Amino acid sequence: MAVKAVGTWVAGFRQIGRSDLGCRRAVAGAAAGPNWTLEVSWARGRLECAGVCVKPVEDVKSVEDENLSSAPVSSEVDGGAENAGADEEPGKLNRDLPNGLLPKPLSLTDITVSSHGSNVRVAYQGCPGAFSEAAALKAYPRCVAVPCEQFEVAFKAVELWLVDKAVLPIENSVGGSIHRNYDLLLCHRLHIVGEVQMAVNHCLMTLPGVKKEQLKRVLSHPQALAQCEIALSKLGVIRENVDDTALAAQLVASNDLRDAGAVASAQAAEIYGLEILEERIQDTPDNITRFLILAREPIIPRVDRPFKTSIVFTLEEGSGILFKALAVFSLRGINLTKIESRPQRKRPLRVVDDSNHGTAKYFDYLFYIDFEASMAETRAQNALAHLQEFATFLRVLGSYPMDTSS
Ligand SMILES: O=C(O)C(=O)C[C@]1(C(=O)O)C=C[C@@H](O)C=C1
Repeated sequence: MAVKAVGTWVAGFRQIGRSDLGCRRAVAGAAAGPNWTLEVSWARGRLECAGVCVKPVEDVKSVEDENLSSAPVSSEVDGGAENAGADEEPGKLNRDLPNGLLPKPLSLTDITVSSHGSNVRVAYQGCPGAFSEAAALKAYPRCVAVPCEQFEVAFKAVELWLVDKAVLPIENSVGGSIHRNYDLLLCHRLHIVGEVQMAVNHCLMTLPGVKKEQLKRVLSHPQALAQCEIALSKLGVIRENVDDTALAAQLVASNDLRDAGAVASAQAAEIYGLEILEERIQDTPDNITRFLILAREPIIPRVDRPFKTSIVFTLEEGSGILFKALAVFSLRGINLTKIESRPQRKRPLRVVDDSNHGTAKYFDYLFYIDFEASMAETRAQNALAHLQEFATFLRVLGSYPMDTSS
């Protein structure tokens, strides 16, 4: 279902349509500056793909739903006044328009972002009830959490000003790194502005009345299935991957699957009307996922609280070069908290001529490092200046406050 709405772009502030599961409002018109059209595709209540297309406003089907009801997006579109203002001269106010379709002036509340994050629109991957939604709400307790089908959509939604931030998982204490997000960090120009660490407690859930013995398969996100390896092996069921844990719960409920269970959050069981057969089925009781908060602009690094900095780099060839790269931090007493290497997709192999042993081909890597220091500290600046002496590429992904809450 494609929704077309007139959006407003004023000095970087944007309001857009909201679906029934979190995005309910479309604001027509522009208070100042030019009018733009916005095309957003929604499916199953989630942002599936997002694109901003610049069109003259007269081409636009205007959508306005002021009552913030939980009406599905389709009725928002169908109920909207088709081609409102299509015959108007650009810039001329049509006084015959019903009040609801007149441009709504921006108010102070529209542009004020409270410390709890009200008014902040935060993209996450998954459906309502996903762990990533809980992480978004942990980061910004009063935000509007915007579900997205894939990680990439969340990145794009921030880049296209459809949302203000994205909260995406980067690593889990059992499953390890979420490589897709490492790769996407490099493909996109977003900045890490924070992190959230959250305990992830998985529940096994089914339609009410279904017993464990009836289960032939269990649906969930692959990371969640991996985190519950021991419990699922005991059950002896087939594991089926779906895009997120909450979607697994939704599929079991909406398709009336009596031979299938879902691994998801207690919140998802409540939303989709499933019964929890077993709680905390993850392999280790303390199952922690670390999420990154991404934004279009970096934050100004500070020194009055613990900060972390994330970088990515590639290195010249030569023996001991990675050792030298890591030494720039230890020489300055900077603690490394994470190192991850990813293959360089476009240049997977490096050919090295060694006169003694002939030609060798090695994999070429990108190194991602998190270290405990703020870019406002001289020791961090010096460490990176030193690293640049033998790095062939270096990018600071963000310098941000450490999550010290968990
Ligand atoms: O499927 C979800 O609920 C998610 O939020 C995704 C996700 C992940 O990608 O790692 C997030 C946290 C948990 O580690 C399990 C799954």
